[in-house]
Amino acid sequence: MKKIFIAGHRGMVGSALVREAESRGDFEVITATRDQLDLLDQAAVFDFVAAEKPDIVVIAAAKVGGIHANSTYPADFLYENLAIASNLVEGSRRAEVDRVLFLGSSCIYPKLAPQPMPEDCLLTSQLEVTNEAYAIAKIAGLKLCQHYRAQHGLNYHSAMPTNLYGPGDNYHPENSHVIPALIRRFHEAKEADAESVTIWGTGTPRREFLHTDDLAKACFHLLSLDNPPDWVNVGVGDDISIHELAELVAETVGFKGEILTDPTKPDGTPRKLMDISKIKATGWSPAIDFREGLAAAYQDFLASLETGAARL
Ligand SMILES: NC(=O)C1=CN([C@@H]2O[C@H](COP(=O)(O)OP(=O)(O)OC[C@H]3O[C@@H](n4cnc5c(N)ncnc54)[C@H](OP(=O)(O)O)[C@@H]3O)[C@@H](O)[C@H]2O)C=CC1
Ligand SMILES: C[C@H]1O[C@H](OP(=O)(O)OP(=O)(O)OC[C@H]2O[C@@H](n3cnc4c(=O)[nH]c(N)nc43)[C@H](O)[C@@H]2O)[C@@H](O)[C@@H](O)C1=O
Repeated sequence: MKKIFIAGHRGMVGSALVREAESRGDFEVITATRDQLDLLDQAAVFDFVAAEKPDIVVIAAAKVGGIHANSTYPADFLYENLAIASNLVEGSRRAEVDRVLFLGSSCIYPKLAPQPMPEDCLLTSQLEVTNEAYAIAKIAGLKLCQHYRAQHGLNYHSAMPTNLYGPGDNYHPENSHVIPALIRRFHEAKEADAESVTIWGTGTPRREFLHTDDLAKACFHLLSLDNPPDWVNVGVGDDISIHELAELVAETVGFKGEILTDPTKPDGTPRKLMDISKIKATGWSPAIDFREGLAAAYQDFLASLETGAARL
């Protein structure tokens, strides 16, 4: 039985990782809420990891948000994500933890990266401005793992997921990512019999979307490899435009009105399609159909409204 500390277990990704670990049955899962352990508190993190002595640490805690939150609070995104990564990586080294998996994001790659984006396009040109602060913290996290592995011989490595969705998402009207934002906006428009819904930007940027249950399986797959890549893309290898996404959300929710765009809002990166050939070659592929995953995410939103658990 391996002891695994999942940092950020109450988040969308962390909770999917806990579900996956528990369904596998061969892990003892360790968790701590923010009240029990503030991951910005270096001494507390070092003490916690030393006392628990996990075999594996997964870093799924972060300050996370969509395009508006990233561009409005860049100092918080940079500082908090640098601190969480460095406290947990160094705390793990001090406690002689053999294995760390750090979660980054597809926004680490250049704004105008070749499409699909291979892992080795990292640091080849300028980042997208709307999420530069977050991307720099995520690049630092993956570089920490890479260099701790090289210098200390520890099996510390990273996964770079594409845009994610799933149960337990953040539905805040401004600070969320596009899928939860549109689920909420189209749902509220349907309830109010509104004639139209406005989406941010031009609707032309393209994104790919991975369900968190697929990501959780990818993470445990990577943890099972003796010699995992230093960092590897985790995506679906297929994308759609934001306007097409809005049409799909409208259909899923049952909204029949018009979809308008607001070009005064930022588009962000024009396209960020992951090249997933590397992780596929190790034996993992996504399994959840996007329409089915989206329908399930909407049902989860409705259920969380009922129970009062929705992150609004
Ligand atoms: N969502 C997405 O589309 C994508 C996410 N990712 C990455 O996946 C990972 C998880 O993201 P996601 O699950 O969506 O984010 P969430 O916001 O859902 O979860 C983040 C978790 O981190 C915890 N956390 C943040 N700061 C602290 C802190 N100082 N001390 C203790 N806990 C803290 C939060 O705790 P609390 O519950 O108390 O707030 C929360 O449980 C992140 O690394 C993110 O960068 C990568 C690509 C896309
Ligand atoms: C995962 C990734 O997520 C962030 O990058 P992003 O891909 O740009 O994220 P997003 O989900 O917020 O937007 C995707 C697209 O969708 C458009 N869009 C339309 N209407 C809404 C809307 O209502 N809300 C939002 N958020 N976007 C909207 C929006 O204008 C953009 O063109 C990073 O900051 C960083 O966090 C990161 O790593």
